[in-house]
Amino acid sequence: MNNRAMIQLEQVTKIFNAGRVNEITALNNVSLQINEGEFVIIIGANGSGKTTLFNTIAGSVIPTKGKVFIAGENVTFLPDFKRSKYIARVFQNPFDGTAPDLTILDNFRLAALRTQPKHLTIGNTTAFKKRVREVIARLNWGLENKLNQPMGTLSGGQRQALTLLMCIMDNTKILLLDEPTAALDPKSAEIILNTAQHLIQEYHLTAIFITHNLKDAQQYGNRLLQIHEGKLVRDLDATAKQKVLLQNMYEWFG
Ligand SMILES: Nc1ncnc2c1ncn2[C@@H]1O[C@H](COP(=O)(O)OP(=O)(O)OP(=O)(O)O)[C@@H](O)[C@H]1O
Repeated sequence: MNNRAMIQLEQVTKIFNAGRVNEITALNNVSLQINEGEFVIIIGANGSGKTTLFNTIAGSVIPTKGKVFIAGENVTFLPDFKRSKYIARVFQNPFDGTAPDLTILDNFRLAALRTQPKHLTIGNTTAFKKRVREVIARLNWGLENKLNQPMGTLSGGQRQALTLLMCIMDNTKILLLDEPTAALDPKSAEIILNTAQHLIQEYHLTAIFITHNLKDAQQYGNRLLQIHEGKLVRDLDATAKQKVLLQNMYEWFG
């Protein structure tokens, strides 16, 4: 791991419904640096600001105050589609990341073209198909032999795993995992998180994983953050994280 900052937040505040009775400060003066290759776990109670933090990094939420940098570039006011060359995201709902009527192969084609000019013919070659087969084969689910099957015929776990694998088709630098296994059975969840861990190491991705599962928070990643009422209240490096017991984490929730 090196010390090149991939994500930087400088005193970021996000206030929703400013000036109204339902005003809420979702992020409160958050400063954070995440370096290239880090795999950061974020925990925090419901409504503490985790998803708003993701949205701020991804560009679907623009901060009320403060600055956001990605790979050294000030992206504070850059809309999400202009940051997508850096960022891939896996959401909680397994059906959010894929097109059900398209085949597995066509979904991978779309993913590979996400940040490319639309006239490119990438994805039509034998080499591309071979790569997709190899990438999918790592799941050991036999899906590499079903490339022409519509995505909508697969289970939620299978679709979520493929969504994750599609993230690495277009040189993504940052992987945002927003409770990607919350809707899945334990075995599928384990396969997806282990796959994520391998991809992060192999492709030297910078990753953030939001989870309510404290066992996963303990098991995965090399840094642990806790958000409480819009503030970063804990930031543990790999060594400190390894020493944390599940019981400690439960107690942090008060
Ligand atoms: N678009 C929005 N408009 C108004 N309020 C919002 C909006 N998005 C989030 N909030 C509020 O900001 C606060 C933080 O929400 P956020 O979704 O970031 O929390 P979270 O930690 O991800 O919660 P959960 O664990 O339940 O997903 C909450 O009070 C939420 O209601």
